[in-house]
Amino acid sequence: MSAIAVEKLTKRFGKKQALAGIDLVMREGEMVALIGASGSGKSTLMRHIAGLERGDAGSTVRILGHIQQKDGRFGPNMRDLRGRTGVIFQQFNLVARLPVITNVLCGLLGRVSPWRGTFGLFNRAEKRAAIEALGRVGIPEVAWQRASTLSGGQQQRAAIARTLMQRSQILLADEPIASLDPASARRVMDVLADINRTEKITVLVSLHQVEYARVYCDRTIALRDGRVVYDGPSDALSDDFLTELYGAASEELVLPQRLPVKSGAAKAPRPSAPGARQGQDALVPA
Ligand SMILES: Nc1ncnc2c1ncn2[C@@H]1O[C@H](COP(=O)(O)OP(=O)(O)OP(=O)(O)O)[C@@H](O)[C@H]1O
Repeated sequence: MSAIAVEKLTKRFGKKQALAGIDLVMREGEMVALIGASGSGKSTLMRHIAGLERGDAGSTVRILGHIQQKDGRFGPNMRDLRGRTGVIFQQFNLVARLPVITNVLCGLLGRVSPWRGTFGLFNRAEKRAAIEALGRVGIPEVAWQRASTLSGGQQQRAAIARTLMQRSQILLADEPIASLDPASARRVMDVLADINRTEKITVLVSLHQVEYARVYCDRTIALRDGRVVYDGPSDALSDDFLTELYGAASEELVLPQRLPVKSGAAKAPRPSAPGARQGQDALVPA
C-alpha cells in the first residue's frame, strides 16, 4: 500500500500557480528528499500532504490508502489521517514557555480525552513514554527544561520526539535543518534516518541543500515552478545535472564551498556556486 499518493495536485493562490499538476507516490517505509529552489512549491506541497491546505478541483491526495482530499474537499477520515501524519517545520515547532516534556506530550492530544488534554493531565506512564521518546532522539536530559532554552537542533529533535508520541506513520519534515549549523543538521538527519529505518516511519523531508539528500535519501523528488522535474535516485543528482534542471537557481541547492584558508584571509565561506560542494565525507551519517 502507498503511504502517500498525490494525483494531479494543483493549487493557485490568486495569480500564482504554486502547484501545477503534481503526481507522486511514496511507498510505506520510504525516506524521500524533496528539493527545489525557493518558491518552487515544497512547503505548499507538504501542507497539502499534511491536510493543512486544500488543492484545486481535480486534485487528489491519498494517505495510507484513504482519500484525504479530493477536488478541494477533505475526505471523511481527515481527522484520523492528520493524526497519523506528523509534521515538523523549520522553526516554531514547540511552545517556548512550556517544558520540553509537555511539548512532547502534546503528541498525545489526538488520542487522550479533550479535558485531559486541556488541563495537561498526563499520567506517569505517558510521561515515562515521553522521556523515552526524547531518549530515542538523544536528548532525554532536557525533558524538564523550558523549550526556549534548547538549541535549534535540540528543538527539532524534541519535535521529532513529539511525532513519535503521536505514533504517526508518516513524518513530513519541512526544511527541518535550514537554520541549523552543519553538525546539528547532521544529528537531526541522523535521527530522521534512524526512525525511518527502525520504526519504519515513512519520511518526506524537504531540503534546500541537495548534499543531504544524496547522503540520507535513496530517492529525491525535485520541484521547479510547482512541477516535478525529477523523481529518481539521489545519487544521479550531480551538480551538472542540477545546473541543467535549475539554471542559475541551482546555486541555492549546493553547499557553499569552503575556501582554502590563506594566511591573513577571512574564514568566511564563499557564496555558493554551481558545482561547488563540500567533500562527501563531511556528511557521512554517524
Ligand atoms: N498562502 C499563500 N498565498 C499566496 N501565495 C503563496 C501562499 N503560499 C505560497 N505561496 C506562493 O507559492 C509559491 C510556492 O511557495 P512555497 O512556500 O511552497 O515554496 P518553497 O519551495 O517552500 O519555498 P522556500 O524554499 O522559500 O520555503 C511561492 O511563489 C509563494 O509565494
